[in-house]
Amino acid sequence: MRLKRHAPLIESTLKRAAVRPAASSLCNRCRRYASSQAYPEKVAVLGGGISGLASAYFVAKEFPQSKITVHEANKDSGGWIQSRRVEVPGGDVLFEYGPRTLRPGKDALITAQLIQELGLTDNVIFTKKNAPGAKNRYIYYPDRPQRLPAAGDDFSFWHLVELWSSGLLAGIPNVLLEPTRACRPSTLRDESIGSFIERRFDKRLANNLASAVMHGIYAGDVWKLSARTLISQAWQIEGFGGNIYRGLSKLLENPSSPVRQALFHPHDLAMYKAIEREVDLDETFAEHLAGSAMFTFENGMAELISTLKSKLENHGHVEFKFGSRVQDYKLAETNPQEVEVTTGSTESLSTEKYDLVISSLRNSDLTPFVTVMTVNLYFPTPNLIPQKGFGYLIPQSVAFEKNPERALGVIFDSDAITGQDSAEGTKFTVMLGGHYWDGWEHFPSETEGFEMAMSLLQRHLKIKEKPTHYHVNLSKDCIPQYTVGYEDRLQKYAHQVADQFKGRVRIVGNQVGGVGVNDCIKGAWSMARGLRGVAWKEPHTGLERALHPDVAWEVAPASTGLLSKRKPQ
Ligand SMILES: C=Cc1c2[nH]c(c1C)Cc1[nH]c(c(CCC(=O)O)c1C)Cc1[nH]c(c(C)c1CCC(=O)O)Cc1[nH]c(c(C)c1C=C)C2
Repeated sequence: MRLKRHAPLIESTLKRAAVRPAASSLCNRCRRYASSQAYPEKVAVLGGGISGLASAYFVAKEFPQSKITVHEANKDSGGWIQSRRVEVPGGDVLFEYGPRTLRPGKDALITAQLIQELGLTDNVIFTKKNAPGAKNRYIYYPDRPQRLPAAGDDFSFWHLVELWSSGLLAGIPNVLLEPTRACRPSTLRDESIGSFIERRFDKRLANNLASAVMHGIYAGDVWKLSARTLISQAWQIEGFGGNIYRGLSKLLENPSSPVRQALFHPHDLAMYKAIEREVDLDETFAEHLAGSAMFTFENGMAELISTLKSKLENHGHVEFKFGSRVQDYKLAETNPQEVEVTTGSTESLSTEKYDLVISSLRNSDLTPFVTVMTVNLYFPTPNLIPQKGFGYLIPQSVAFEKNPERALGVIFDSDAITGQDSAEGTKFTVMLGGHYWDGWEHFPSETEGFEMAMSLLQRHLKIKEKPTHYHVNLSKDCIPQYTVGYEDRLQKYAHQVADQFKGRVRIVGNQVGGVGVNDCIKGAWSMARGLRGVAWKEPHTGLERALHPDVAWEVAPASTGLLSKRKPQ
């Protein structure tokens, strides 16, 4: 494990990338291609959200001489990441319209490395694991927020009794019967998370606890989201042991390691090993990450976007084209080594040729999407509610009359993240819609959204005060839904891209490697790594993991150890 040094800036890392051993050892291979290009001269990145920006950054590190063009349909980059500072009496507050925090752990290591390389570590703010905003998480059931037990909690016996009598935990005793349940049929390729939990444990656990969690991550329906993809560990462990209990026992009895074991797709295992080799975090930063439950930036998540964008702008070989909507891309008929990208509107289309295209654009055949409305509210009274915590999620089992607004959850922003606001009042975000709005053509207006959020807060938290500031944001089709059958659809898509583009198009984004910001950044890194040296000419797609959906998973330590508190030996 290496934990050392200060953040190198992009300029120096780009120089390092040009001379590092991995690249120079590829020179022998380059010679075989002496008559052809050793790097893609022109690269297009389609989409200027976090996946597109991170792709441009990592590709620029791999190929410092390539000319990279980022095509973005909107006027600016960032996609769903939007942070706004709002003046309020006594100071200001930060409103996040999309993702607001990052979670440390092995999936955050590339993000952490990126933050360090961008020189942003001093701007990171952490929510410590033992802070109320991290520890106190609530689920609304059946008519009030119920606090869930957390590690290292002073949870009283009476609190447990109260939680039990609320009915939220109904079905938990049936977890003990799991080993007696029948093995899943070998023909079952996938099922919904709800059906998996019902089959192994109890339907009530799916409707109460699991549906709340799925609201908080995917704003999605527990009865539609894929168990095989989204709770892949549980799905694989069941397959590994015949039932979950036996699968876990087999993992625990593995004598090769004293640390917690997990199952990994071989492709992911290779990737985490590469991350362990290549990530080199500053010791203090790594320690802060290890002690925190979540982290973000003083000026919100948009700070990551703006810094990344300006580093790319200063790079010299990266150009942004805003208002450049991609209409089509295809291999050039005259030269199948090039991809023609057509952008613009029907009145004025323009076509450019590229050696390589990185696409973060959506493919509606792969996943459906849900629409989420976020209502950010600021009340001048500090500590407006007695509960302190991250916020609460609302499961699908809550009766309609308790949640007629079809809200998914409420975030107590002022507790969850401290250090972004100079004003001392209370900030909440109410999240509405998600899968409840599937198939809707018209969504609530801003006024309706605000009124829905306020009536919810009055009913759920007894808030009578009016907010002095609020913002309603409708993110149409913002979160892809990895629904049942996703792996098979992804495999088909991987083959299509390979056949159609012969390696000249690589796919990144929230539809292919996870919906979180960490997932998007890690996916961009992994894609760029897959181009290394002359591999950019191979007939790859960036979707290689999907080509072998039925491969056996491997047992390995659950964490990389890069964020452990141990000092280097
Ligand atoms: C705009 C709404 C979003 C909802 N989920 C996501 C967004 C952007 C994406 C997301 N949220 C979480 C994860 C888990 C892994 C991670 O990267 O942290 C993902 C992929 C967990 C999470 N859920 C909520 C928050 C504040 C977080 C932390 C990450 C983040 O800031 O998004 C609360 C929450 N998110 C959604 C709802 C309905 C909700 C309710 C309280 C949907």
